[in-house]
Amino acid sequence: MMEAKNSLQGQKVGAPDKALAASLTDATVRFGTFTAIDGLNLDIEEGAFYTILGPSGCGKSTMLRLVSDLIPAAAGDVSIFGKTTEQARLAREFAFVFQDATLLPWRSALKNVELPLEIGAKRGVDVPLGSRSPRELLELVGLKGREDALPHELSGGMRQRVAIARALVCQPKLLLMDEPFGALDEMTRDHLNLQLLDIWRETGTTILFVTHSIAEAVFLGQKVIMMRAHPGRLREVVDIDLPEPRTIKQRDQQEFTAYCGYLRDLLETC
Ligand SMILES: Nc1ncnc2c1ncn2[C@@H]1O[C@H](COP(=O)(O)OP(=O)(O)OP(=O)(O)O)[C@@H](O)[C@H]1O
Repeated sequence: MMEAKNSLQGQKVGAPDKALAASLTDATVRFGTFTAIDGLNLDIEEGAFYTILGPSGCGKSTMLRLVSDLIPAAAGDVSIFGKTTEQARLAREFAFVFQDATLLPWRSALKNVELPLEIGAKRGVDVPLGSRSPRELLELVGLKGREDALPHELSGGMRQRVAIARALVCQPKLLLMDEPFGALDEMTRDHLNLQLLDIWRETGTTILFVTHSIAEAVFLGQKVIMMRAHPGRLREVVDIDLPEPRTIKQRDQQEFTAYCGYLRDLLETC
C-alpha cells in the first residue's frame, strides 16, 4: 500500500521521466558558520502537491526561502522550471503564502489581491496576468461579496484566503506555503484544506506546503517530504496513495491512519 522512496544523502530523489517544477542538487544553506541545510537533493514534479514535515528547526522554512530566492545557496544548485531562483522570481513563476496573511490593513480584500499587479505595473515588469481576475479569485476562495471588506473586518481564515487569492493573481506555476493554516481552528483548517485541494485541481499549480500536522500532511499531499534535523537533510519522500478527491471522512479510514502512523514513527527517528 505504501511506497516509500528512501533517500540516501547524495542521491537524487524524484521521478526523472516527469517534468520538474524545481530541482535541488546538493543544495546547502549556511547562516554564518551554522549549516541549516546540508546537501539537499530533491526533484519536485510539476503539478504535484507536496507537503513537508520534519522536526522543529530541520530547515523546512529555510528550504522554501531558498527555493523562493529569499536566501542564497552556499553550495549546490537550485533550479525552478529550468531557471535560476532569481530568474524564476523575476518571471513570477512562484508565489509565497506565509503563516500570517500579511495583508495591508488599509486596503480592502480586493485591493490586497490586486497589489502584485499594481507593483508589477509600477516597476514596468511584464506581469503574467492570470486567467482569473482578482474578483474571480476572491470568488474562487469563497469570498464573493466581501471584496470591499478591510482585513480587520475579516476572520483569520478569511484573511488567509485573501492571501491565497493574492498569491494566485499572477498565476504562479509554483505555490510555496509555509504553515498557512497553522494559526487557525480545526474546523476552519479542514474547510481551507478542502478549498485548497479544489484550487490545486483547478489551477494545476505545483504546491510545496510546510506543516507541523501529520494528518494535514497526509490529507493534502500526494507526496510527503520528510526532513531530518542537525543538519537539515532529506529523510524520505513518501507517496500518499489515497483515493482522489480527498474527503474529510477518509481521515477515519485505516489506510489514512496507517500513513499517519508510518510518518509519526519516521518523525521520531529524525
Ligand atoms: N536568519 C537566520 N539566521 C540564523 N539562523 C537561522 C536563520 N533562519 C533560520 N535559522 C536556523 O536554521 C535552522 C532551520 O530553521 P527553519 O526555520 O528553516 O526550521 P523549520 O524546520 O522551519 O522550523 P519550525 O518547524 O520550528 O518552524 C534553525 O536552527 C534556525 O535557528
